[in-house]
Amino acid sequence: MFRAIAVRFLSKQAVSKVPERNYIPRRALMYVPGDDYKKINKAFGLDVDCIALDCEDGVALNKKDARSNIRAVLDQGKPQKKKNYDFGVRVNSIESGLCHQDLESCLTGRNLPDTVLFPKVEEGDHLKWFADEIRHLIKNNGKINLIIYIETARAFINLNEICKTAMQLSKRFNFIPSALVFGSDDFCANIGQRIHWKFCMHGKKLVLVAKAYNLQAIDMVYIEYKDLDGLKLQCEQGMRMGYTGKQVIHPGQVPVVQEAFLPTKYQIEWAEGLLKSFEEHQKSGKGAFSYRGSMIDMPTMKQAQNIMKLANLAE
Ligand SMILES: CC(=O)SCCNC(=O)CCNC(=O)[C@H](O)C(C)(C)COP(=O)(O)OP(=O)(O)OC[C@H]1O[C@@H](n2cnc3c(N)ncnc32)[C@H](O)[C@@H]1OP(=O)(O)O
Ligand SMILES: O=CC(=O)O
Ligand SMILES: [Mg+2]
Repeated sequence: MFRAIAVRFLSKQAVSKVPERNYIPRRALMYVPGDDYKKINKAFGLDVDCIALDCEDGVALNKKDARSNIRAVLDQGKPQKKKNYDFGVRVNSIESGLCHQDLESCLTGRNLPDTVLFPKVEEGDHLKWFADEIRHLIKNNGKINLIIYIETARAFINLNEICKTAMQLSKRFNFIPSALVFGSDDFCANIGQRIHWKFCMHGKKLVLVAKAYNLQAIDMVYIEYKDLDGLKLQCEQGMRMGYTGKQVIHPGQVPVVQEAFLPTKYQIEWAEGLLKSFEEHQKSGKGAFSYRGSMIDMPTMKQAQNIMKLANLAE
């Protein structure tokens, strides 16, 4: 009897799941230097899933008062656009010594950003520091999404611990872990490399861990911003790895990335047909069947559902 209760208790523990979260599309995550009003206004006119006003590397060291501009923009209220979008602020890293001032400026005004983008996270303790900061700064039960940057060798070594800590802290503090970003430029600097975009092993690891925690995975910046063919190719490679979006730095990159992270017309037509066929076969009692020459069963049906979910979300 006691054993049966213990087994039931343990199995309940074992099946405790990572929470499902509201999916906020972030196909293109667009950086806008926070000290540049002209670029900020331009960004609000673009059809882009996510705008990130930057305090960090897009801003010169002698312009770090960008945080005051950003506060002024936040105080005016999130500019409305035809389609909703994610409005974020990328603060400086803890190591820079500027992060506290950035958070204080951006999280204590009339309006919160939707999301804080937190660079150069290297260990779970960085998130504990962050949680403690926002506990003091955010009032009135406000909540923000958190995007975590993985961009150093140490961060890759500690990746699981970072995500686990984020999940645990988010139960008690006012943030929702939303995504991991692969900061490949900083990663190159950290490991003493020149820019090179074939970091498949690291990129894949990031996707794998992100998915294990129901987080989005956002791919590297393509700094050759005039080369749109190269950008498209890199988007396709990232998407095939499981990335859900990509960082962008220039308005010209936005349509390419927004489009690339959508299912194609062919994929949608395939998925719609498959789902219909799956339902019919389920009714007639067949778990596995043939569809356009392939064996289909539950996992393929789930893949088709993923395609349709993405297609519907981005409409
Ligand atoms: C590794 C990382 O951390 S990446 C993130 C940090 N880096 C950044 O944020 C860089 C952001 N991007 C930029 O600063 C610029 O795009 C640059 C420096 C790459 C090129 O700048 P420019 O030579 O001015 O680009 P260009 O002249 O082609 O710009 C065309 C228009 O787009 C605007 N624009 C360019 N970049 C951006 C941007 N990121 N956001 C909004 N508008 C922009 C320009 O202001 C210009 O507007 P206009 O036509 O109304 O005059
Ligand atoms: O922050 C982004 C990067 O590539 O570094
Ligand atoms: Mg970086």
